[in-house]
Amino acid sequence: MSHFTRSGQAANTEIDLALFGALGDLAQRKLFPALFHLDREGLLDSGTRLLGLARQELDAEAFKVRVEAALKTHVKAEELDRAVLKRFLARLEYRQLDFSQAEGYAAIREWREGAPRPMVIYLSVAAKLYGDICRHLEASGSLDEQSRVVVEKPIGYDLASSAEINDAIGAVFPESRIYRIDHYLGKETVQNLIALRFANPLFGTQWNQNHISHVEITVAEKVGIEGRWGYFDEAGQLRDMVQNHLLQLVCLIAMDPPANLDADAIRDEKVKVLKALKPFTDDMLGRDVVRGQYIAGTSEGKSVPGYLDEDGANTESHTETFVAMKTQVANWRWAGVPFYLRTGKRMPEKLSQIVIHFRQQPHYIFDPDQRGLAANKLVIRLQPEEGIALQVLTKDSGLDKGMRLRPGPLHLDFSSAFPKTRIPDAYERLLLEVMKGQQYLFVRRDEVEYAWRWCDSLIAAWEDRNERPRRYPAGSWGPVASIAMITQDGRSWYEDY
Ligand SMILES: NC(=O)C1=CN([C@@H]2O[C@H](COP(=O)(O)OP(=O)(O)OC[C@H]3O[C@@H](n4cnc5c(N)ncnc54)[C@H](OP(=O)(O)O)[C@@H]3O)[C@@H](O)[C@H]2O)C=CC1
Ligand SMILES: O=C1O[C@H](COP(=O)(O)O)[C@@H](O)[C@H](O)[C@H]1O
Repeated sequence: MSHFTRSGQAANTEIDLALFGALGDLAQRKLFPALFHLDREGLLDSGTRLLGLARQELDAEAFKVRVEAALKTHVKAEELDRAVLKRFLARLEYRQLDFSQAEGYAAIREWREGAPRPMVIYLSVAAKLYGDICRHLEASGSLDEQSRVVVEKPIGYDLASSAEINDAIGAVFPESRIYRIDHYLGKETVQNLIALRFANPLFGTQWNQNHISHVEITVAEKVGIEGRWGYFDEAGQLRDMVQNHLLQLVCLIAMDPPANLDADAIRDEKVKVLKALKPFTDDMLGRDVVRGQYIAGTSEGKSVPGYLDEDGANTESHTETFVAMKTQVANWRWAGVPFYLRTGKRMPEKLSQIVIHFRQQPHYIFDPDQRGLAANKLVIRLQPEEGIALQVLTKDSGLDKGMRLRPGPLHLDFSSAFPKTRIPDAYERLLLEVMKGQQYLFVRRDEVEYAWRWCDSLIAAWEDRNERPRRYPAGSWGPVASIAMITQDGRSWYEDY
């Protein structure tokens, strides 16, 4: 089957998919629903087969029952078309396997024997298993020159561990067949940053330190740890969210225009941003970085436990569930423009938003009392209620108002502007791009490593101090110190939620 690409060229989407970790949270909650939607949209080839691999002893029928239950939970009832469901379940096969042991991988080679399509291997498991799996796949003769591997984030725990894992994957697959997922790059609204910046000369000419005073990025989550305490406590919000998702957003906002939309053209520009991020030093900790950990509070009107009282918790943990920071992209375009980032669990709502604050006019001619009225802002709402609003000042209407100013938005709300368009989940887009063999939405090894290098500078400074994170009640916007961090610069977090 062919599917048209960005450039209009037909790309082949005929593949077989081997999914490691097929009974895990990500696979059940995101990957099978995404694959189902691709099937529903006619984007899975009729011959495409899906092999689930996991540790549990199950036969194919029992596996199908598990996948069907996941689809019933995570796909809207009106989208769960019965004919498509039947077709989708018929594609599924299952093999029990201990991923860390070489024995058993022959089953994958046998599954592939005579198959005409390339195999995509999706590793929906902890990164420490990636090396073993790649080695065993190769040793068992399951791979060929077209096999592609998809790996999840976070890759490693710091630069050194990430390099080790990347070396192990790279010993088996060339970079051109490694697809490192950062699911934020699959979100429609995140891809829209590229369109917004590079298709609109209006913004292109203003996108620098001459016109922009500062940038805010908020990625707030309402959820807590959701049964992932073991994983999360080793990671913390910096490794779980900033090292990957927030830094990718910084890259897309700060990068120079790529020469074209080819994967490496985009990734080269992103790497330049990551290299230009100012490393953290010890003296910046109190002033420019705030770590938090939630305590008991409320979420959606219900009492919820604190981080240290979640299932499986260790009462001594100093792991952060919130981080706010001020950073700088030290280059000509962004000199002197702070980037304020914050992200946390158990915040009052789910909200991912970027706010570009433009500078005030150089010469002001209106009522001096209104001088403090905010300058233009571009508010890019990534999720939910996806849209873009440009805050402008207009004349307040009325005979008694003279030339009084009034702030108001020019608003593009995607759901009302494009009502018939379903916004696909990030994993649908990413899986489709892997099938097409296109890498522009995937992260190259050097991106991962420069991101770690910068995070490591912060982690090292934290570890030297060994401070407890500041407490914040679940259901709040984080420790008050995160508000003080931005107000010390005479600014505030944008609050028009
Ligand atoms: N869940 C999420 O929202 C997100 C996850 N990710 C990443 O996706 C990957 C998967 O995460 P997630 O689904 O949450 O993890 P889970 O632990 O829920 O799933 C992993 C699956 O792999 C199986 N597994 C683990 N070790 C072995 C082994 N040696 N042999 C056979 N099976 C094994 C587990 O089986 P068993 O249960 O028997 O141990 C489990 O079914 C991770 O890299 C994570 O960082 C990234 C973004 C978001
Ligand atoms: O990668 C991760 O992302 C989710 C948040 O993703 P979103 O698409 O719901 O914004 C986060 O909850 C999880 O801890 C992290 O591993």
